[in-house]
Amino acid sequence: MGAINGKEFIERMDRLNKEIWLDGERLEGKISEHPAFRGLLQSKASLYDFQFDLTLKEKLTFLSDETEERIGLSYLQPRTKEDLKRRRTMIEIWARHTNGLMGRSPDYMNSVVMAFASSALFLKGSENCFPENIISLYERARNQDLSFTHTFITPQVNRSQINFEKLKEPIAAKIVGKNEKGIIIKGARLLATQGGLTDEVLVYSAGGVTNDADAYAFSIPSDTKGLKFLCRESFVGGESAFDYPLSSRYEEMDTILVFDNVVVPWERVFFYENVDAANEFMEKSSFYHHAYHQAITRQVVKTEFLLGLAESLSDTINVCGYQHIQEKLSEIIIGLETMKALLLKSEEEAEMDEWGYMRPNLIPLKVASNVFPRIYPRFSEIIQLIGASGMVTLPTEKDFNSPIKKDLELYLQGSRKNAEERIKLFRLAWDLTMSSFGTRQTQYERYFFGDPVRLSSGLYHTYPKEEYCKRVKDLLDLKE
Ligand SMILES: Cc1cc2nc3c(=O)[nH]c(=O)nc-3n(C[C@H](O)[C@H](O)[C@H](O)COP(=O)(O)OP(=O)(O)OC[C@H]3O[C@@H](n4cnc5c(N)ncnc54)[C@H](O)[C@@H]3O)c2cc1C
Repeated sequence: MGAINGKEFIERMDRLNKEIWLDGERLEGKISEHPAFRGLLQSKASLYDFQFDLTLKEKLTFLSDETEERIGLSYLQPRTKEDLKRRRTMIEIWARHTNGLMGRSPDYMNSVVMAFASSALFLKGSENCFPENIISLYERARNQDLSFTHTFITPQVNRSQINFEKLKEPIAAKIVGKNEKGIIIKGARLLATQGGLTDEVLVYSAGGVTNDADAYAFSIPSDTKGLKFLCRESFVGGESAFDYPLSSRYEEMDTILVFDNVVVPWERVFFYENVDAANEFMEKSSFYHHAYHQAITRQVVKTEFLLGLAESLSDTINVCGYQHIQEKLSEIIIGLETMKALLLKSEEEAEMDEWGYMRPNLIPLKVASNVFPRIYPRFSEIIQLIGASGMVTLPTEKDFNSPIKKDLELYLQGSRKNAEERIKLFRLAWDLTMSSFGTRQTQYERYFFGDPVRLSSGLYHTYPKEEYCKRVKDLLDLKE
């Protein structure tokens, strides 16, 4: 089959019989027609359609050696630095189409599945590990253009370091049994963005696993029996793209996953009851390299969009001449160019891994993933500071179609824009930084790769500092 188009994607989403709960009700009918999901699914479909656009096809897909079909390029296993650049170009094209606002465009998890498969041999020969299942998942995903969400985190009940679950019923999803069909999982996992809006869910117990019951990884179809997606309230403001230019298109929905004695078939299990595999595979695989590479490419595109918006706001009300406005806009430029430089450095210093695949250098990517959670909230604040009261004086599309239009046209015009265009722009700024959709964007970018505090601690621990300490020691002729 190879790469799919938007129509095929939508049909697949409508066919899956998933258990999704939203606002006290179980969803019935076609998911693509539900107001909470319609906009996002249409936006995703348009990404898939790009794969068949004659001007983009070469950049978004590659020819499979085995099946001679065209495959989505996010599934390309990179062998050279050139391949890494091809991957980035693909990611950029999709990201530009959504201006980086779809945090979980399908290429993110496709890259993760590709990375796991490229490093699967790390698990070869280890107890309860099935690297062949990871490779066959990758092949199936690549050949059918499957989409994924993922869930790596346990419920936020008690995060103290000495917390051990003592309840009879597991809270954090655990292996509670095994039978001839597979492992049985019971409990919950915190957060899968776009849960229920993808073909499959990749589940991995990440970070600090200490016992066998918590040590597992697998991928299952979203409509597996016993799997429930519990949605937060929808942040779609409404259907009007004038009123809600972003949430009407890109509201991704976050879900809690409940596993009600879910049987994960053996052929779907990557590993189980192996604490070392749970703690080491993610680190040793190229997961971080390619997940960061995709995410930082998207974040660069998003920052470009933020800069465009901040400059357009300033221009519309003619405040670009003030130095403090210029300083704020420069802050965004500095962030943007820093992120771009780190991304390019990671490709320039890429190296082949032991399995013959090219990995972008992790250090610049880790630095970028420490930078972005700090600068994104500030950029959102800069837009609010430039927009000032314009961020709340926001009539709707209906107002512009009402008898009050004349007043709006006079009093809400901008120095270089008519009222309707000025309001469109300010509504965009509001939806990006102040609506429920916008504030979730900030929280999302803050926690994209995990807790920023622990991310910087991780950078500190893994950054090679010895050479620099040696220079100090040499200068002072120190012995220790
Ligand atoms: C919008 C959004 C979408 C997300 N989507 C997904 C998804 O699709 N899939 C997925 O797997 N995850 C997803 N996440 C989860 C994300 O990975 C986590 O938010 C992140 O890893 C932090 O974990 P936590 O939220 O449980 O915070 P916690 O770990 O509970 O942290 C809460 C606070 O306590 C502090 N703290 C807790 N423990 C420690 C410690 N040991 N040392 C120091 N400080 C500590 C933290 O610094 C923080 O201030 C998403 C999160 C958000 C906000």
